Amino acid sequence: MDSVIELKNLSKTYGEQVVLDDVSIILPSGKLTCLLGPSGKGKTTLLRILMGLETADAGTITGLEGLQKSAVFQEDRLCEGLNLYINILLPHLQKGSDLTLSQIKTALQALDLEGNEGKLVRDLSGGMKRRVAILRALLAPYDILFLDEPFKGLDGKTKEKTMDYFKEKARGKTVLCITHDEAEVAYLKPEMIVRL
Ligand SMILES: Nc1ncnc2c1ncn2[C@@H]1O[C@H](COP(=O)(O)OP(=O)(O)OP(=O)(O)O)[C@@H](O)[C@H]1O
Repeated sequence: MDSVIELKNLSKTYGEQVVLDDVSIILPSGKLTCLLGPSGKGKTTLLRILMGLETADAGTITGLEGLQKSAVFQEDRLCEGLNLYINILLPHLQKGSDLTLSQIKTALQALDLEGNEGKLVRDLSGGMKRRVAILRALLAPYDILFLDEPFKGLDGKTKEKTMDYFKEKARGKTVLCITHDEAEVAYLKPEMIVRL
């Protein structure tokens, strides 16, 4: 059987509020899984638990041990005072992996960002920042990629282009993508759909 990441009987409560109640999910390795659910259902909480940023009150997760993680959060979480090139390069500087200027240029070109590499992030538009956050995560070294509503706020054509690039770059990787947009799911054609 192919390897999987298995979440078993996860529960999480904040004060009186039960956010996750006995949730069990299997994420197949090397595949795209989309996690859907209405606002407030605990999707981000689940992702934060998987990323090790939050702990579950009960339940187990297996198959994540030793995996390098990369992520796109709901917020861009870029370094506003640094240029676009350095922002994309930072995970590589931290992890000691290689990424050439020409690889960055090719990626920027794919998402219509070429010519902006020297610009400070604070001088980019909201949609440009979003695409930089997506590129940074996709170009970083990772075994598993987490995305929390990554395409939110992108206009129609840019969104399609970004989703096409994402699908191509993340093909064959273990990816968990949160969305509540059914049209996005139809476009992405994930191998697995999980509803919270
Ligand atoms: N650190 C926290 N402390 C207290 N409550 C929290 C905390 N984090 C999340 N919550 C609550 O848990 C519930 C689920 O939040 P979460 O962000 O996981 O939902 P979501 O499904 O991702 O929602 P959305 O689609 O709107 O992003 C919300 O009611 C939220 O207010």
